[in-house]
Amino acid sequence: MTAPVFQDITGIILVGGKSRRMGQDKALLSVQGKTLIERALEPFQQSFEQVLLIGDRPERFAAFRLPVVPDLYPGSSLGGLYTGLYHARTEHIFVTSCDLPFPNPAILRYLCDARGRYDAIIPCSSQGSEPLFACYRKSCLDAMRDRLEQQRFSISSVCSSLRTRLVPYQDIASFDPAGTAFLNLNTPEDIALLS
Ligand SMILES: Nc1nc2c(ncn2[C@@H]2O[C@H](COP(=O)(O)OP(=O)(O)OP(=O)(O)O)[C@@H](O)[C@H]2O)c(=O)[nH]1
Repeated sequence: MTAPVFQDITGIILVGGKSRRMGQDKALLSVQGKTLIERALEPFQQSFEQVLLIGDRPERFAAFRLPVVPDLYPGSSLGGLYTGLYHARTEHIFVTSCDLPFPNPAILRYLCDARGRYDAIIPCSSQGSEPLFACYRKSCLDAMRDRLEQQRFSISSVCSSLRTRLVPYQDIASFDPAGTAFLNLNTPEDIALLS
């Protein structure tokens, strides 16, 4: 196996949440023969030396032999992101939500290469900014904790107060000819559209 590309970035996969709209655990949902967690792990394990899963019920992921870390602030994806950033031993993390069926390795690498001195590097899709497929630096921690303490859970809002680079979709569109990089699955209807 070749060495991971980014030794100095930790991969963070959010596996918490309630999957209420889907009606079953999204992380373990099978899409085209592979579960969503397996789909996320593929580009992550090729890119990052350490990968952390952030969420509850670690027994769900026993087979993967990876650290599963409970939320320090339960109940929001911001809380999961904060937890991953807090526990990472590297200055940067790259986060994905586990409900992207086609996490795009070329876009992931483009965003990691762009990290420079920014606090956050967040891509845009046709739907707007995509803070759950993005790169963050430890320098975000204080602002994120403040927001969590105030029960304000918008990741985009906290990032607007930080040195955030928003990457326009046109800069990464050539990596995404099928237009599926930011597709995320929330309902059984979303799954039906894939088959
Ligand atoms: N660690 C952690 N991850 C979360 C939490 N809430 C959501 N996520 C993750 O964030 C991503 C987007 O989640 P959403 O689709 O907004 O929420 P969800 O709870 O998964 O689904 P719904 O119950 O249908 O809203 C998914 O990868 C979830 O696993 C949380 O409280 N903690």
